[in-house]
Amino acid sequence: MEFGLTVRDLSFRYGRKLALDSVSFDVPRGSFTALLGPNGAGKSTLVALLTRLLVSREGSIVVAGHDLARAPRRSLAALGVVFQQPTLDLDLTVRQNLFYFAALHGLSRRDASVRIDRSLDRLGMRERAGEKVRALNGGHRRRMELARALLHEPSVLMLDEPTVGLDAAARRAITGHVHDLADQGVSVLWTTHLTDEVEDSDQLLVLHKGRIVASGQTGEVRGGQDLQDWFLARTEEAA
Ligand SMILES: Nc1ncnc2c1ncn2[C@@H]1O[C@H](COP(=O)(O)OP(=O)(O)OP(=O)(O)O)[C@@H](O)[C@H]1O
Repeated sequence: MEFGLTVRDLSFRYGRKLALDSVSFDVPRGSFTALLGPNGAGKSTLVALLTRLLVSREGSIVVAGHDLARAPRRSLAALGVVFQQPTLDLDLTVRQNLFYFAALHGLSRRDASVRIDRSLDRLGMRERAGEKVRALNGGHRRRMELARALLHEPSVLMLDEPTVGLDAAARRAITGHVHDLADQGVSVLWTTHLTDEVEDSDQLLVLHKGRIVASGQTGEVRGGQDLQDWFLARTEEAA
């Protein structure tokens, strides 16, 4: 595999509670990889480890060829993140929010301006650039967060349950945009507990009770069964 994201033998404990148990997987370059798990499976813990909000001494995480423990700045520079909870300033415009974030990445005003336009264009959001975030609906706010996560042109993009609170049309739009990004070569890790967000051509990882219990191409993994039925059987069986 040429870059993307690699996780090997990653474990994490909250005190005595083992939240992740020797988790290993790859997000191949340019793939849309769905990490599917029921509540409590360990998804948030994994996201926190990948973004270095938590640190584990057991196992390794390699982002775009850079080991997160040994080269955290390079690793994080290659990673774009859309967190579950929106973190936008509602009283700033779309463009002001993006400029603020670009400054955090050390981009010059000129460079930032070019990247902001490019990033908004990618998501069909350029015409909203002058609007206050407060005026945007949930779907457009999410799209804007996605534009923000792409500003520093990461090669790996991670989204933590990005459709929470969105209606069906907005969910479809955002999943479509992110699939387009994967087609353009971005390595995507998409966490969810909703099977209808996963397509047969996506790579699938099923996390249950801190362990990867299935992985592969979704269409092959589900083997003719409805994905929801397959997933419930899998996660109930191991309960
Ligand atoms: N701070 C904590 N202290 C102790 N146990 C924790 C803590 N945070 C999470 N856990 C436990 O670790 C396990 C994994 O939790 P985690 O939040 O990562 O799961 P999740 O898949 O993100 O679930 P959800 O979708 O409900 O957020 C769960 O059993 C949870 O109860």
